[in-house]
Amino acid sequence: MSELKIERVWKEYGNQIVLEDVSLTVASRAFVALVGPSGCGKSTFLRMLLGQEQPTKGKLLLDGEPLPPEPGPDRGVVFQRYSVFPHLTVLGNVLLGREFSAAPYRSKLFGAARRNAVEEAHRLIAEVGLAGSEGKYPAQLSGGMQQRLALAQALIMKPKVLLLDEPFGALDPGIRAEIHMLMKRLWHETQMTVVMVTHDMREAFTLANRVVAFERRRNRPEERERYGATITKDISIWPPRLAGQPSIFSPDRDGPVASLGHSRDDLAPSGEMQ
Ligand SMILES: Nc1ncnc2c1ncn2[C@@H]1O[C@H](COP(=O)(O)OP(=O)(O)OP(=O)(O)O)[C@@H](O)[C@H]1O
Repeated sequence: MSELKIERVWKEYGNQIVLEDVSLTVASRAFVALVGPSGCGKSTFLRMLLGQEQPTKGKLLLDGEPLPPEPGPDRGVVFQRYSVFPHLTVLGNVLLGREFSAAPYRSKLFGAARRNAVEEAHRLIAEVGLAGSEGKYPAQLSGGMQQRLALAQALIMKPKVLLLDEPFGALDPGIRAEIHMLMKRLWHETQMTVVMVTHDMREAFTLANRVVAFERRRNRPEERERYGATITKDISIWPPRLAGQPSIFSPDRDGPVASLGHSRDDLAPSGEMQ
């Protein structure tokens, strides 16, 4: 289970009201895209879900419990850039979360625990299409590969909730389409709930099963500080998309999703799947 409940949340910075009375329930295993004009508070909302920011008023609940006030392993995050550590290899980046959670001070795993973690990291690296690049550093990878690495780094902690802040915004269209397919497959195959901020409506409607728009209802310059943005649209994709159940009505635009156990080759944009 990984249901998020946002209850009457407000966020203010000094005199500026950024978000105003936001309520939203995100079902377990949903994929919600957050859209809205620049500066309306989408990233602020995501940072509150991550635990980097606290609401000024209101409650954030994960499976009925208040979200811990700091980032933790139950919430993974991928940003547009700089999610991975430049001085660690691909393998080192993916192992890092496991090492930190097992040994917060020394960040080192030993014996069987290390072997298991390394095995899991190799599996995930292959899953995101980076097999063979384990020893490379992020600077030696393309933008798309770095974002694949960031996904693997987040997924090794098996987060209940994956938070994505414009994760594919800096990628070329071809690479983006390819990573969209990966993202869809990961959503179908894992148990996580996904919340993604994007500027790209097409991306929102390609990936999500629900698109939520934030907007300021009152946006005259003199009103900007006194009124925040709130949810103005909430659209469920039709035909319904459910995690673990590729659409039976019509294939999604990016093509149907490969089932568990398919190899990286199945993700190639030109590949015919299922
Ligand atoms: N730490 C902060 N301190 C003060 N103001 C902040 C802080 N973080 C965000 N803001 C303000 O909150 C507002 C919303 O910013 P936010 O980055 O959440 O918007 P956004 O919708 O994600 O924008 P974009 O789509 O351009 O990324 C902006 O006016 C921003 O200046």
